[in-house]
Amino acid sequence: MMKSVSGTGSAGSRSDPGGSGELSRFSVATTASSASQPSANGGARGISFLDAFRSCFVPPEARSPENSMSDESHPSHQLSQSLSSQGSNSGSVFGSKRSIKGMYSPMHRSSLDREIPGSTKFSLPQIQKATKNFSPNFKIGQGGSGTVYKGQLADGTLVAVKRAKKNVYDKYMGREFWNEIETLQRIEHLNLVRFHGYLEFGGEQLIIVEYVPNGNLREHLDCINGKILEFSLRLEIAIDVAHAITYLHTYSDHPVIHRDIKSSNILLMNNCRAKVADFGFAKLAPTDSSHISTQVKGTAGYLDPEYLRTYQLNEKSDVYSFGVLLVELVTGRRPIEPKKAIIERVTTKWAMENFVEGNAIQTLDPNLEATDAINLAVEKLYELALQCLAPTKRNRPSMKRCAEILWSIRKDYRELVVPTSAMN
Ligand SMILES: Nc1ncnc2c1ncn2[C@@H]1O[C@H](COP(=O)(O)OP(=O)(O)OP(=O)(O)O)[C@@H](O)[C@H]1O
Repeated sequence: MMKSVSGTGSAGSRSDPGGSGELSRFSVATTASSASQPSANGGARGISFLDAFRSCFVPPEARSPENSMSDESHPSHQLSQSLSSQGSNSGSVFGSKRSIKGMYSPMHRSSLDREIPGSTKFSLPQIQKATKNFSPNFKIGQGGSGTVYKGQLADGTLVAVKRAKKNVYDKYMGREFWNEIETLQRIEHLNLVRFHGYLEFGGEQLIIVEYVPNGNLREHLDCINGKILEFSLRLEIAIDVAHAITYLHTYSDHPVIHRDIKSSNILLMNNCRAKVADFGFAKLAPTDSSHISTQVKGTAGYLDPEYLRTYQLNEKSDVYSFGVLLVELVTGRRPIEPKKAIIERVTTKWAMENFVEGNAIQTLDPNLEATDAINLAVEKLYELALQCLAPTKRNRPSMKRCAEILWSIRKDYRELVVPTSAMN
């Protein structure tokens, strides 16, 4: 079986104003034919990223011939080819967001039976009114699959309207739309964006969800509003995300794997409490542990290397991405930093190496001051991140365990911080 990688460029997003570090979302498919796509030129960034990616995260034994894939047919090689060719594009944002296999294969349904129980169907005039006819002034985000607008419904409720890209050539976009709706209508948790409804009409595909007013985590780590995200808030955000994913993995009707945990999908309330968004890639957890996915999906830099190698999806793939997010919270850096020196380019590798050598604190976001309480918390956060980033899923903790460890890190942090501030 051969592997193929598909990808398209995406516009710069609000979370990446300069278009300098947004990571590609991609899917790697098992198909019979497309692996022999010729490799385009070796765009420097694509090659260096993948070399680093492979050497960090794909253990040597996984790249050995007994894995029955030649280096050329290895998914990461294919990914390398794709990224290399896209790396030559003038825009530095590259990537795709495609969904091929939906959770419930909604594409197989006729348009008549597309009523989703428990969800509201909005009318186009309602949404046009709410968004002032999709006014550019109401645009709050741009992702690979569409544009997000702020809107106000007739009853005053503020909503976010995700308007899918109109791409008649990309049948996968439609599946991602239905996938997101069908996931959203199953779930309800304080730390997940709340679903209001949807609309499919006259070429428009809209998802209407709760408006989360304070931007996304990546924007806060980039200090785009001029304010530094305090360490204690970073801890709270990690806990909120851990709660949300624990809910998805264990408490919803049927475990759901998010598959795209990343800082731009973590939205913040005004008090900086977090809500996880974007369920376009979410998937019901396979009931059979030997299940092989036909699609590997996620965002480069956050993607579980074992899933990429074996095509076996598991809740622990979200745990891996969560480990990347923990490192991002501590360092403030993006998972891939193409402009840094080669040894610092893959943030998790750089941070974990420093941690193992006893230099964790050197990787702390330079915007934060290294107090005793932060020093200790960083050590513990990295201990947890190292477990989450284990190359194989069996060595990663469950998401519930991550949440428990984070509670204890927060407790210790508070105990150290409170006496100091009381003295001050
Ligand atoms: N409910 C919401 N409330 C406020 N802002 C939102 C909301 N949903 C999305 N956004 C903003 O829009 C941005 C892009 O949204 P979203 O992640 O849904 O698009 P996407 O196509 O899935 O993106 P990508 O493909 O890059 O992951 C988010 O990073 C966020 O800044």
